[in-house]
Formats: sequence, C-alpha cells, structure tokens
Amino acid sequence: MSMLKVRGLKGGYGGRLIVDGIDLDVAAGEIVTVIGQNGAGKSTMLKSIFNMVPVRGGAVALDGADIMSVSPYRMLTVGLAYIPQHHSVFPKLTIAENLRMGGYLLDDKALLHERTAMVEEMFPILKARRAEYAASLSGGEQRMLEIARTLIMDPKVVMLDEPSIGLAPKMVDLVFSTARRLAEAGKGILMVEQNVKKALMASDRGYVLELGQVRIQDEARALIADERVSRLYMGVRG
Ligand SMILES: Nc1ncnc2c1ncn2[C@@H]1O[C@H](COP(=O)(O)OP(=O)(O)OP(=O)(O)O)[C@@H](O)[C@H]1O
Repeated sequence: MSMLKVRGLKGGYGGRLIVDGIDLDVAAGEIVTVIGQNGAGKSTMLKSIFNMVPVRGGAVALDGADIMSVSPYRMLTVGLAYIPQHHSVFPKLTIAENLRMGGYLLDDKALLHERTAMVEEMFPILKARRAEYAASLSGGEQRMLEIARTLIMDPKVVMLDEPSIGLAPKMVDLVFSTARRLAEAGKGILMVEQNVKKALMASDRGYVLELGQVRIQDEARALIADERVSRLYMGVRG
C-alpha cells in the first residue's frame, strides 16, 4: 500500500513548470530514490510535495489523506518530514537540544520526553554525545542528527534532498544505513540523490526524472543493471 501517493503533480516558479505531471509512490518500509540530471526538477519535486513551491495541479496523499493544502509548517504534524540539502542542525545548540527542537510542534511534554529517549536509544552516538555542541559532529553525524530529529514527530514518510552531498564515503554509508534503519522501523523514505549508484544500492526502488517527468521507474537493482541508466547517470560518480 502506498504511504505517500503523488499523482499528476505539477509545480514550478513564475510561469515555468519544473515538475510536469509526476506520479510516484512510497510504501511504508521502503526506500525510494529519485535520480536525474542537474536541473531535472528533483529538488523542486520534493518542495512541491511539501507545498513549498506553487503547485499547479495534481494530488498528494499521505496514508490516504489529502495533504495538498497543508502548510509546510504543519507537514510534520500530519506525518511528512523533509530534510533539505543544506545542513539544518543548530551548531551552537547541544545534540540533546537539537533533538528536542524536533519536537517544537509537540505540546505533550511527556510524549516529547518519551520520543527523545526512544531516538537516543536508536542512535547511541547521539546519546553518548548529547551534551556536546552539534557543531562537534562530523558531516555524516550531523545528517544522522537531522534524520534522528525528524523521528521526534514520528513521521510516516521522510524525504531527504541529497543526503550524501559533500560527505566522505564512510559517512555516506552511515547516512544510507540510517535511512535503512528508518525504513526497517516502518517509515517510507524518499530520497533525491546525485550519488546514484550508492543511493540505488541502498534503495528498494527508483525513479528517473527528465525535464520534470518520470522517464523510468523500476526496482533499484534493475536500474543499476540498466545500461542506459548507468551510462547517463552513473558515469561521473558511479
Ligand atoms: N527558487 C527558484 N526560482 C526559480 N527557478 C528555480 C528555483 N529553484 C530551482 N529553479 C529552477 O528549476 C529547475 C529545476 O531545479 P531543481 O533544483 O529542482 O533541479 P534538480 O533536479 O534538483 O537539480 P540539482 O541536482 O542541480 O539540484 C532549474 O532549471 C532551476 O534553475
């Protein structure tokens, strides 16, 4: 069953349609990666799903509920998390404070406490270093903190925009294994990635975007084996 269901989504800036009728599904427990050339519209697609750019048509449903008119600010409360490309930890807050910030929309203090404890159990590094500044974490660990922070709101689907960008290979593995742990916990994961081969190897399914439209969709392993996909999208960094 589709946890995130996108149909005919159109969005863009000014008069320009960047996302041009995208259909996409993410089920609970699966990692889905979207690949495509620079400018294909991958980031704009995530922002359109999150209602951050003007949407011109289509439908977006989360766990069966229409979320087209939910503001980005409220998305987390309905179960959709989005981690943008640029780092978004608060460097001068401690790791524990950063986690707590993930619950700024939670009124229930006991629940906030419970969720924070659950996330710290899941990420022992964050627990061990909870009193240190987030700035002391490596790039990969900061990504892990960003991902962990979204869990405070117990989202159904987590969207990640190029989570591996700028990271050393070992840290890339850490980020993708973190995504897998979320999927194992029943979350749906939707990633946009330029690190195509590694991302697909960490994924269940993938979509290839060209000019704002889905050109190919398949099992991740089939995309890795696809000669055209590897020639066009894995040439540089594969
Ligand atoms: N804020 C904006 N205002 C106007 N045009 C934008 C804006 N953001 C992106 N675009 C345009 O939308 C198109 C798609 O950009 P987008 O960032 O979605 O592509 P992408 O596939 O994620 O590429 P990249 O991997 O380079 O980020 C590009 O032509 C870009 O110039």
